[in-house]
Amino acid sequence: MSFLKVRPSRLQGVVDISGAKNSALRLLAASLLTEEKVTLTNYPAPLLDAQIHVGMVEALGKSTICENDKHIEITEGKRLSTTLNWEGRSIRNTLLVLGALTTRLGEGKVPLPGGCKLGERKFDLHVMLLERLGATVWEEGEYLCCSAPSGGLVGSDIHLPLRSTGATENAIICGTLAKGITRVWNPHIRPEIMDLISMLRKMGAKISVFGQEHIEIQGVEGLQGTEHEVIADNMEAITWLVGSVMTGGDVEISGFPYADLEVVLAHLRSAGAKIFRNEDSLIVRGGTCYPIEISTGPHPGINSDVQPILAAWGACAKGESRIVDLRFPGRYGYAEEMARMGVKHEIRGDMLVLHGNGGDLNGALVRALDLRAGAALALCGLVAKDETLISDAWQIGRGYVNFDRKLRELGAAAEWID
Ligand SMILES: CC(=O)N[C@H]1[C@@H](OP(=O)(O)OP(=O)(O)OC[C@H]2O[C@@H](n3ccc(=O)[nH]c3=O)[C@H](O)[C@@H]2O)O[C@H](CO)[C@@H](O)[C@@H]1O
Ligand SMILES: C=C(OP(=O)(O)O)C(=O)O
Repeated sequence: MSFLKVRPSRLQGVVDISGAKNSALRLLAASLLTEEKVTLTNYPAPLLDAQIHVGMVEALGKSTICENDKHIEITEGKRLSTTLNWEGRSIRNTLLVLGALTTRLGEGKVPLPGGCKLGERKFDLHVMLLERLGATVWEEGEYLCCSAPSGGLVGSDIHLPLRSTGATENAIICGTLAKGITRVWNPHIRPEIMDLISMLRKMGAKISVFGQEHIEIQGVEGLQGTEHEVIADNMEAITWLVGSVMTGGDVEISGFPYADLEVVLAHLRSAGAKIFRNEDSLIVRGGTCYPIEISTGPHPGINSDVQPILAAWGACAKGESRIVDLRFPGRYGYAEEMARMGVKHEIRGDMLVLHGNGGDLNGALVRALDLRAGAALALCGLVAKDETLISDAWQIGRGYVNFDRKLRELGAAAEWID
């Protein structure tokens, strides 16, 4: 059990954005596609999910060396196993590990996917795409298994019924070493996916992106090693931005990934954020949180992961904020926790309505039901009276590098208790 204790604070100073979890994990899975060395820089080593993933690639037979919390080298000294024996917590990325093992070695067995509990999180599209490439997929207890036909996966047309991030990534990974051409129709084109494609191209993969229409992958015989810099975490950037406005702070967010956040920035500007562009940093000079009305969707729309953070904004606004999560309908469990802090809400169909009272919140014992929920509660804790204690704070550690330390560096009263 871990706790994050937060007291009312005004954020002030400079904060650096770390490498993105949702990119780094995909790149770690892609490192399984080659026997050569893969080096990742700007790598968010302290993240719990990154540590689990490194444990998984090591369990498969890779060796890793991690330096300064920002640099990792992944090498292969012995034959890679096709079975990932794993007893601890699982992550959503095991689906991509399965794809990588199957396309390179012809078969794989991985723990069923974990990740945030966001309501139903099916993996039928991953099964569908592997089957389209000729594989057989089945479950064995807590494991998901896959076997390619003799001769390996065979390129095919994969039609995604919805722009799934993970399924797009898995199809790309599988296509790199499949025979012939794989086309992924209706893909999700997100910054993290473009980052994965960029690394795979450096490894020798032949991938063409035809906008939101389709991605074409010409399978190759083998992939080589490479060095690649993980992109900045757009979720972390938004979290600090929202926290700075909520607390009337004065913060410079260094390494701000502007191009990845255009739509969210437009919403926050019109909802009262006082923000200024300074080359690669963003400067927040406080502002006032006005009510927001947003729905989530594929990029460049608002990512589902952002909406709990925007709910914290809504809690600080005076009036009704409305959130509809089209990606993960009903990802509103955090609202019950915010209610303990005095945030009134109701669920109308698929919509969360927050009755913001201008941030008149009280400190409380609340629970981080998932990663972004935990971060959103911490932001509420910065404006609430007295002390807020967030249990299951490890959830935050899954995806934010040194969250409590960065809060303290910004002048906040925040303490991590293991
Ligand atoms: C590690 C990582 O990068 N996680 C991100 C990834 O998750 P993830 O890749 O799991 O999310 P998807 O984009 O696949 O999910 C979008 C929707 O598709 C549904 N679906 C997905 C796969 C499937 O096989 N069948 C199916 O029905 C999901 O239940 C969800 O309703 O993208 C989500 C946004 O899209 C983000 O919130 C997650 O932070
Ligand atoms: C939902 C998230 O991640 P995962 O898919 O790893 O659970 C997230 O990053 O907010």
